Amino acid sequence: MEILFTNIKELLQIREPEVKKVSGKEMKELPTLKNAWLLVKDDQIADFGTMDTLPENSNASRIDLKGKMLLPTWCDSHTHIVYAGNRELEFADRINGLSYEEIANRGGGILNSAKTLQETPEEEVFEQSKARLIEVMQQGTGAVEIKSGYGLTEEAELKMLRVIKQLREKFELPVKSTFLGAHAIPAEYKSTPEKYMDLVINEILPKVAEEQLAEYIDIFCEKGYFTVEDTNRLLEAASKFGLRPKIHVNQFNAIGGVKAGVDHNALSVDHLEVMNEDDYEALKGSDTMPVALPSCSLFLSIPYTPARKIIDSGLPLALATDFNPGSTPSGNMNLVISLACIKMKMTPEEAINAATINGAYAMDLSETHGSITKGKKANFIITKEIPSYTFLPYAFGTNSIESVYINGKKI
Ligand SMILES: N=CN[C@@H](CCC(=O)O)C(=O)O
Ligand SMILES: [Zn+2]
Repeated sequence: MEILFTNIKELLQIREPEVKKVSGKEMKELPTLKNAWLLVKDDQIADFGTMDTLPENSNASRIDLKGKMLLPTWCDSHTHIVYAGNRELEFADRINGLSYEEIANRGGGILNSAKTLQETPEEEVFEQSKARLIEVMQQGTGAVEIKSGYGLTEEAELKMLRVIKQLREKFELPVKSTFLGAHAIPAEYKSTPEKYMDLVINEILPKVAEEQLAEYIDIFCEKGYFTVEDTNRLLEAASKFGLRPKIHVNQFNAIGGVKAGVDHNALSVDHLEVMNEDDYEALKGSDTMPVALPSCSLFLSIPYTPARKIIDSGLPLALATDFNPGSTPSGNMNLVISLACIKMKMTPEEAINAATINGAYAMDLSETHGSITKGKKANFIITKEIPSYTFLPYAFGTNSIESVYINGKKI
């Protein structure tokens, strides 16, 4: 099947195949073509150019995009889309003055979601998660990473990972799976947290690997959750099963998680709301992608990741949603790019790069996704008629998306 999109007002994020991520000053550039066409063959981008080079005698069906823009779908490299129930009562508690930490200390937070998840049958978790995935795809997400971490028992962690597997099998977009058994310490291990780490490392991890349920390993490296020693131990063990780290670090405190991640060749280190000089030094020269989650900062009223300093240090940066029931009950990447510009002082070009090619890198997908490149998957967003691409982050809360294509098919 061939489709020829014509009169595209501006075709965004055109890249050569060898570009896998953009860093530092490169992030300010967003290569585009004005007044363009794009040819899709089956599930791939076959070709594109300016309208004066429009292929003649093509048998492709034509779609006129006058006044509209076309850009790659968002690559959301950090989500917890698979969960059961919600935590809106904790939201009300926070409005009434309790902090995220106080709620967690009372047995709320991650442990609250774990209880609900453990009690919810797998089919029901699948149905709830499927609805969220459909929603984010309609909002322009065309590749996604999903973590476990609300199970916290062998049975429930495997249940979550099997739901992620089912989503991957039933949907056309790439779904990457991350094992986050070390997300919080269950109440029964409060006085013996090392025993929980033993369970995760010696019992659950080998089963996850055996059933090939995850590509990546994650841990919440944070005061009150897991230490740098736990992190080193887990990442070491996971590397023996070929699971590369994508880890939660520096959300509330900088305790050395960034270096632990980089030392284990992490694909990404995520959150980074609190950064110290050692963290920047660890990241420089590494292959690890820093990932910012601004919707989490908005929802919890915590600092935003210092994007300016990260990018101005020559580092790359990716943007993701962190969609989860506790700290970010939103999977909307359009809001993420708006917040990145408004709150983190990223330029629209930097934000779009961070949410596409760099997000793809943070999921090992930049060979096939994240840019308009011949041979890549035909995953793209068609906007409504908009004056410029800056309008996307500027008009925050407005839906500027007209349609979304995944593997060459309109969803
Ligand atoms: N910080 C750790 N994990 C999630 C939140 C988990 C929750 O509150 O349910 C996050 O990335 O923000
Ligand atoms: Zn997270």
